[in-house]
Amino acid sequence: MEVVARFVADLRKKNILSSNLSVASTAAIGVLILLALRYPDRAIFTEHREGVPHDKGLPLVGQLFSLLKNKYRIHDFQAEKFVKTMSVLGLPRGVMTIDPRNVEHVLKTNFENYVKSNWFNYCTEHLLGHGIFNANGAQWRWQRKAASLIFNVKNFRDQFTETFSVFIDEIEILCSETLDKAVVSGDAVDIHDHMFRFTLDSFVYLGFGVQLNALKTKGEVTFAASFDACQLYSFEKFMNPLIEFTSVIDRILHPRKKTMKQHIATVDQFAADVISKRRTELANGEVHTDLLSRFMSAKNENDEPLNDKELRDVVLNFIIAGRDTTAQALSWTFYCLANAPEVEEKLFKEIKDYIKDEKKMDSTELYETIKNMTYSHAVFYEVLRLYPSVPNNQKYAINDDVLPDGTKIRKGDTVSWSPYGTARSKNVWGLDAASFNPERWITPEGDLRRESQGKWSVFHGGPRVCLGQNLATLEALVAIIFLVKRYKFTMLPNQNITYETSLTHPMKNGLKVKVEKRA
Ligand code: HEM
Repeated sequence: MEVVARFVADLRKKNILSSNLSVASTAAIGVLILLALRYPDRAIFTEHREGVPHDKGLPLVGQLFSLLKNKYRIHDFQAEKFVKTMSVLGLPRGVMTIDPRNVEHVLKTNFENYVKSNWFNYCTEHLLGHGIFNANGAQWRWQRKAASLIFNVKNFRDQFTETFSVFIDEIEILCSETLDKAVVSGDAVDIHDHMFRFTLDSFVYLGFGVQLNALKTKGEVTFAASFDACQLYSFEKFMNPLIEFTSVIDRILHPRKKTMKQHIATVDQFAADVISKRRTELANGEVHTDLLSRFMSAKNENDEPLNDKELRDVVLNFIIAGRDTTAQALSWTFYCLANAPEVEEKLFKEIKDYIKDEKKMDSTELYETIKNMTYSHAVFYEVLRLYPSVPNNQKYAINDDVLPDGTKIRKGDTVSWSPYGTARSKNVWGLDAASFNPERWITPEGDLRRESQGKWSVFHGGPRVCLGQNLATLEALVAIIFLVKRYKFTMLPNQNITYETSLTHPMKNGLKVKVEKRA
């Protein structure tokens, strides 16, 4: 305290503090100075972690400003920092890792110890509610069980003809409504936007029996725009402890912009319409076996049928799962192919060798053929490796633990991992980690290589592994194969292709391409 008193006296001497400075404010400054001496390079009340390299920041706020400065390139920022711990005022304390052994431990080996945190819940609840992505324990288990009935191998096989033809029909709509016209007119096409429309139409029809026709809609799809805004807001909450304040400023600066409340009302209304349409159909004696009807006949953790709020959460959680992830993976695929002509050539050759005339093949034949197209799978896996649809993720430790690399985890820590960062680590993926190289997925025998869930965690792992992995791979390969076979896409010059920081991994400015028909 003597140090503080001397400091304040010094300020007085220099007339920096007025003589009537209250005792209270002197004490407050004193406390702040003491705290700054105690936490000179990290957020207040953050202790150094034994054995965990610490990234130095400013007194009391830690890395807050550096995080805010880098929030638009957050995945690269984290990839640069990822073997460390960062302390940020206002964000939960935690440890970050890109070590596949640690990731596998958190997802699988010690699954019971790592859950979705209250913080995750706070950041995503306005959109996800208590849906499968935001649930733990019994609340997660009944949702997983209900959804598994749809995605299990038997059901997938029984229903796949219909599933397959939905993907093919939607691709045909994309071709006739947009791509063939662009070939003739020479107009550029935003392939990112159209991939979102393709997966939205396909998934909403398959999952809920609703024909949305986003591919036929000119201009913005209102629901999709609001859904995206809600996701951006979630990510902003993860990154920005000043969100309540910055949102007010944003509202003042952009008074005409749709508010978050209005965006939420739009997505809620969409879900309500889907549910009420299905209730009417059921009342009229229609029989459905899709995702929505499975959940409508499921029971929640209290053994009760789901109410409208629970069904709303189901609809919105599954749209994020079924629309965004696959659309992004497809968009990044066309970006990677446009920048790697030798890969595109090889892919095109495999497609020509296997698919002579797609219009003459029935669903079963097409499915069996696609399953054997090793190079097409390798391209898709490599795109997901470099541009994972969920680029970073986190869980909350219920109890103390030790990660396989020796890092001590304390009860209440957040453990974050970054599939995006792991992909770029030379220690994990070798010297060419950052290059787009589908060959890495092919074994010397010519088979598709399998990687551990810790090293390639793009579909998550352990008991919460992605339920739609097979569906997504099939959908993406149908789209890639049909489109690459028919068209050559060339990127327009001078585009700034980068990601939007969000819960998933969209492109920020889309991807504009010129479309030519292949001979
Ligand atoms: C390329 C496409 C896809 C990728 C990269 C992907 C990736 C992931 C990831 C990383 C998770 C874990 C998220 C978390 O932290 O909770 C996840 C979970 C999940 N995914 Fe996917 N996904 C894809 C497509 C799909 C599709 C098409 C569906 C089907 C609707 C789907 C259904 C689910 C479900 C239901 C979960 C929750 C699992 C649970 O918590 O038990 N996914 N996915």
